Order: sequence, then structure tokens, then C-alpha cells
Amino acid sequence: MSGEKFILSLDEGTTSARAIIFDREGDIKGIGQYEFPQHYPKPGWVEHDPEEIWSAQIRAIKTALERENVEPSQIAAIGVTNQRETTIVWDKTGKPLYNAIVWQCRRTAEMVEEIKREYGDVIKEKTGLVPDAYFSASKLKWLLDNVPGLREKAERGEVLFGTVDTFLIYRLTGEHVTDYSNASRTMLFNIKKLDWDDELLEMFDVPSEVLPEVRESSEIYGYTKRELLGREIPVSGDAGDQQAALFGQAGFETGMVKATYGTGSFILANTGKTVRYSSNLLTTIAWGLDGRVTYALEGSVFVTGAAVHWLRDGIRIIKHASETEELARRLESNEGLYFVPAFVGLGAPYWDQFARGLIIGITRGTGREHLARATLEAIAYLTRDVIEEMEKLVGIKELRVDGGATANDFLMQFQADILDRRVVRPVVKETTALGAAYLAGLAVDYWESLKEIQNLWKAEKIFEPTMDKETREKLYHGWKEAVKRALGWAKVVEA
Ligand SMILES: Nc1ncnc2c1ncn2[C@@H]1O[C@H](COP(=O)(O)OP(=O)(O)O)[C@@H](O)[C@H]1O
Ligand SMILES: O=P(O)(O)OC[C@H](O)CO
Repeated sequence: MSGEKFILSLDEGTTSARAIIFDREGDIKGIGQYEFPQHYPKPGWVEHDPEEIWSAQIRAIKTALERENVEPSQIAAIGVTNQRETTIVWDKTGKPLYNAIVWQCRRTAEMVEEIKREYGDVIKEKTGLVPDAYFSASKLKWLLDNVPGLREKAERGEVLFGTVDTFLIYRLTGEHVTDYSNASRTMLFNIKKLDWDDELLEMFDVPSEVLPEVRESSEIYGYTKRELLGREIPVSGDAGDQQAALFGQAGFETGMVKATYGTGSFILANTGKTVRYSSNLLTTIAWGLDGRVTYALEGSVFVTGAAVHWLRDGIRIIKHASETEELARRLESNEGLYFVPAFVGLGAPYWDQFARGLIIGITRGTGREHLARATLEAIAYLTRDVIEEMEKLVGIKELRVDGGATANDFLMQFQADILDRRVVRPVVKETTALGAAYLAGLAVDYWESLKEIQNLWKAEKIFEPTMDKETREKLYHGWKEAVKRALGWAKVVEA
């Protein structure tokens, strides 16, 4: 056993929990990963069992360490990053009091519509968010109103609320904390005053006793309980997964933009110390570091990789996500077929909770290659929708990309073409986990500075735009028309 030290990053995503060991170069030394079940108790509802999240996460840690023969004593620090907004309540013993309500869950859509009508502007001003069932506030209100006895317990100070980072850190260390980036996604946090907001707490009927303490994204929150890994290891990094990915992409300067293509796509632009507002994008906290908060603009697209997943598990026209690439390449163009994957409404920049998925332009010649191509193209169009909004506020030179679907070269090239911008894919694709590792490592002096981290970032492949303007704009026009037809559909069929 060598005495080399590493950083362990816990990346708890929507569908799986990963544990990744990084070395000083920011290279991956080992990975453990386990999927956990998705629960859909009613149409549009999505839940996770926090115990299933926890056991997947612990197994992932043990697998990563055992596989690579790394001893817990070689872990200098642990960083945590997580699917954001997903809401958990538990008691002081760490026992969950209900399933986690997942960010994708639409159960509070009507509740939010009502609040939005009266308080939309106030919420935007204070939290930077476009009111939506996506964020934690309405989910927490739902829990307090619907789980028998929960509100009374909460008022007695016996209930702890948190996003998944907070739950994991509580179980790991016993500390009830979160970081600025995660707090900024609850819709209860004032991103300018950097504190929980009394008016919002009142609006959502949330007793302040349940809230975690909000800390920087890089500092020691506590130490792992000895019974977990046989050692007390500092837990010293915490950021929402999308903000962590911006950090892992070394997106430290104003105007740097990354897009992560996972279940959904999340495009974030660093706006530095400035809080910039856009009516169709979110203003969010990227991280808190060295006594300073960095802000970002975010376009959250709810369904992208999940649409590829649907081709595989829903209509079963492919066996593996990667097959979409070969299918798409069989065609010269989309031949007029568009797919708007608005399975759970549309997020940025449309924010329509009632939009639903649509496939348009079907002819007798339409086959699975068209659908595969339309799915990949939709992912790229949805990203352009967001970048167009961002460009009104920040200059954007290139797009740094990461996440599962970036393995698809067809998609990456089409993305560069449709944006008319360079798309850059880094060597280390696990930028979310890497970002959390960097945050944890900075707090314990494993890495010294942002400059050092910047020097570790390396491009693997650059996709240059090659499409002519006329084709690009014609294709994009078709997309905008297809989206128009998907908007509000749930209202039409419910009426
Ligand atoms: N080669 C590929 N082409 C297109 N989509 C892909 C490819 N590989 C994976 N995906 C999609 O990417 C997603 C997985 O990415 P990942 O970053 O692991 O997601 P998450 O962290 O959200 O669970 C899946 O939804 C999958 O359908
Ligand atoms: O788990 P992911 O990678 O799909 O990310 C989910 C986002 O954090 C939701 O806001």
C-alpha cells in the first residue's frame, strides 16, 4: 500500500450514486457506481427512497476503494455533489420521514401557478428563480401539509429538511449544513442577502427550525463517523451538481459557459460577482469560496438524455443509447421530423409546466433513424434556446461540455453547427465529481489555488462549426415552430 493521498468525490445523481477517487492531477483513480430505483406513485410524480440513495452511495464508496486498493487513510478529504432541489425530511436520528420528492416531480405545479401569479416578481428578485414546481420550496410545503403529524413535529424542532447533499453530509458527519449553491435552488434563500428569507418562509409556510446552516462550498463541515469508514475523514466540499460541473470545467472566469448533458441538460454561465437577471433564465449561486460568492446564469432543460432513455426503455427502438449516433448518421438531414421531448413540461427558456412531448413531421417514410436523429437534434436545439438568452447578457466564445451524452460525436458536431460556436470536450468527463473534489481538496490544501486547477484542465476534442448560415437558421426555425405546437398541451387535453 502506497502512502499516496487522494480526494474522494460523492456524486449523487438523479439515477445513480457514484463515488470517484481523484489524484493530484485531477485524474480518475477509481469509480464505484450504483443505480437506485425511481418511484412514480402517480403520473407526473417522481420520488426516491432516501435509504436507497444512501445504500447506493455507501456501496459506491466501498467499491471504489476496494477495487483500487485505496485505504480510507489515503483519503485526504471528501467532496459531495448532488442532484439539486430534491427535497428530503428526516429526524435527528437520520431517519427519513417520507420519500424524497425529486426535482422532476410535478405534484406542486398547480400550487406554484397560484403563488406565481401574486408573487412571481418578488420570488425572482429575491431568489433569482422562475417560480416552478422544480424547486424545493413547494415540495417542502407539500410534505408539511400532507404527511400526517409532520408540521407539528417540525414546529417542535424535531424535523430536519435538506437537499440530497445535506442528507448525505448529515448521515456522514452528523452536521446539518448545506452550501450556497444548493441553498440557492430551494426558492427560500435570498441570493443577495445570502440568508434564508423570512418573507419566502412565510409564503411557503416553512418553520425556520427545519433549515440547515448555509456554508461556503469549500470548508470543513465535519468528519465522517468512525463506524462508516473506520476513520474520521474531513467532508470539505459541497456544491449542487451543475455548479460543481462548472467548477470542474475550471469555469472560473466571467463569460465561461458549460453544458452538462445527462438526464436533463444544464447550461451555466459564470457571471462573476454580478447578479444578472434574465426573465427566462435562472440566476443562481455558482459557489461560495474564500469569503466571496460567485453567481451564474442557468438554463435548466429538464429532459434531454432522458429522451434517449425513452427511445431505449419506453418505445424500445434502440438497445443502447450510443446506437442513436449510428442511426442519426444514416440520414443526410432530419427530413422534416422534429421531436420536442417536453415529457414534464418545458424548463428554460419556455417555463411551461403544461407543455407535453410532441413528434411532428411524420410521413410514411419515417423510421427509427429519423426518431433517433430528431432526439439528438432536439438536445442541441434546446441548448441553443438557452444560449440565445444568455448571449443577451454575457459574451460567449465557446461551450465546454460534459455528461453522458457528450460521448455522442454526432450530437457534439450538430451542437457546434447549430450554435455556430466551438464545442470543447475535456479529457476528464466526470467534471461534476471533479468539481466537488476540487472544492474539497482546496479546503484541506490538497490543491493550492484556482490557478493550479486551471492548469489541470485539458481538452480532449474540439468540434468546430461547419454548417452554413442558411441551413442552420432554417433548421432552427423548424424547431421553434415545433415547440410552439407543444406548449400548453396538458391544459388542452384536461379541459
Ligand atoms: N452515446 C450516447 N448518445 C446519446 N445519449 C447518451 C449516450 N450515452 C448516454 N446517453 C444519455 O445520457 C444520460 C446519462 O448521462 P449521465 O451523465 O450519466 O446522467 P445523469 O447524471 O443525469 O444520471 C442518459 O439519459 C443516456 O440516455
Ligand atoms: O442528476 P442530474 O445530473 O440529472 O442533475 C439534476 C439537476 O441537478 C437538477 O437540477
